[in-house]
Amino acid sequence: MDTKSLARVACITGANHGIGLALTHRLLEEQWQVIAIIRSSFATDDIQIQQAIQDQRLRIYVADVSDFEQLRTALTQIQAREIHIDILYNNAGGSYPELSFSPQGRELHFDTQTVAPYIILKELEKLLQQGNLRTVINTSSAVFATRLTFDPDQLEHPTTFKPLIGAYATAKLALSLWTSERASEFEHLKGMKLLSVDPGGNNTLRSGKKSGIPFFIQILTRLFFPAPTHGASLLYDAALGENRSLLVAGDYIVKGKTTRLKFKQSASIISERVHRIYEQEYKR
Ligand SMILES: CC(=O)CC(=O)SCCNC(=O)CCNC(=O)[C@H](O)C(C)(C)COP(=O)(O)OP(=O)(O)OC[C@H]1O[C@@H](n2cnc3c(N)ncnc32)[C@H](O)[C@@H]1OP(=O)(O)O
Repeated sequence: MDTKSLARVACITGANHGIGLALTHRLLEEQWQVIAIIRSSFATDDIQIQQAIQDQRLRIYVADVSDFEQLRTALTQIQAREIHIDILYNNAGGSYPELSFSPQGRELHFDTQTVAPYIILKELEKLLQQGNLRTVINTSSAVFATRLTFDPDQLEHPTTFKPLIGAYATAKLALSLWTSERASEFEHLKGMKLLSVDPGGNNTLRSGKKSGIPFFIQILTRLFFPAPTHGASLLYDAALGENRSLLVAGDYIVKGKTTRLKFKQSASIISERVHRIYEQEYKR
């Protein structure tokens, strides 16, 4: 029996830590297969994960998604080896501690969390069209809710840097903006449903890792934030929960509910810019 063609398959970026790992565990428990795009390894003492790797229910493709050459290698392998994808979870990301740049020379949060998800979507859209659910969940954030201003021209080469509420927040905002802008095209032309979802505050802190979370939020996180299973269940529900049919393509979901997206007037500029980077740099 061809188990790959019958299985329900999710592709999860950043599947080996934090929210992505919790989501991977849940889907494997529910007999899904998972295509993991990761830049570092899964824990060797995680028995469920190691068993799933051995059974090929969890298939690993290695790439730092901020590096387009690594991304190209992984996506080409996925296109060659996989048969279909039901749900794409564009989840890889994080809050970096200082201003840094991707191998392409743009601000790192922007290439990782705004541009890479679009490239992954475009490159995997044929596999998604072979699947049953044709759903794309982009991991966003509500951390930009308090922003009063947003200048799209600062995304690629910002002149200032603030952890979490600066480039991290604007990259997530830009992700939600292109998701909302492109959703109807993907729905009508390709039968696909694109959503961006805030997984809420989660305790993803790890000792020994330099954190891009401001100190007082680290304290709040340790004291009050739930385990990453919380964020994973919000991402899960957007695609598979009982209220999923109430969500409309392009919606931005916070705490499970459709929420007004700020700065919508910039959505077309962001969307065009991300598409141009894909066409001119990635496809070249
Ligand atoms: C005031 C407030 O507003 C308070 C808050 O609520 S703050 C929290 C706001 N919540 C959100 O923004 C929701 C979404 N994000 C999160 O929850 C995140 O936990 C966070 C952004 C807050 C913190 O992220 P983080 O601690 O830097 O990252 P973490 O959760 O450890 O994930 C890193 C993993 O993502 C993946 N990843 C990250 N970058 C990647 C890349 N370039 N390529 C591939 N995988 C990548 C990897 O699995 C990575 O693990 P490794 O470093 O071992 O490879």
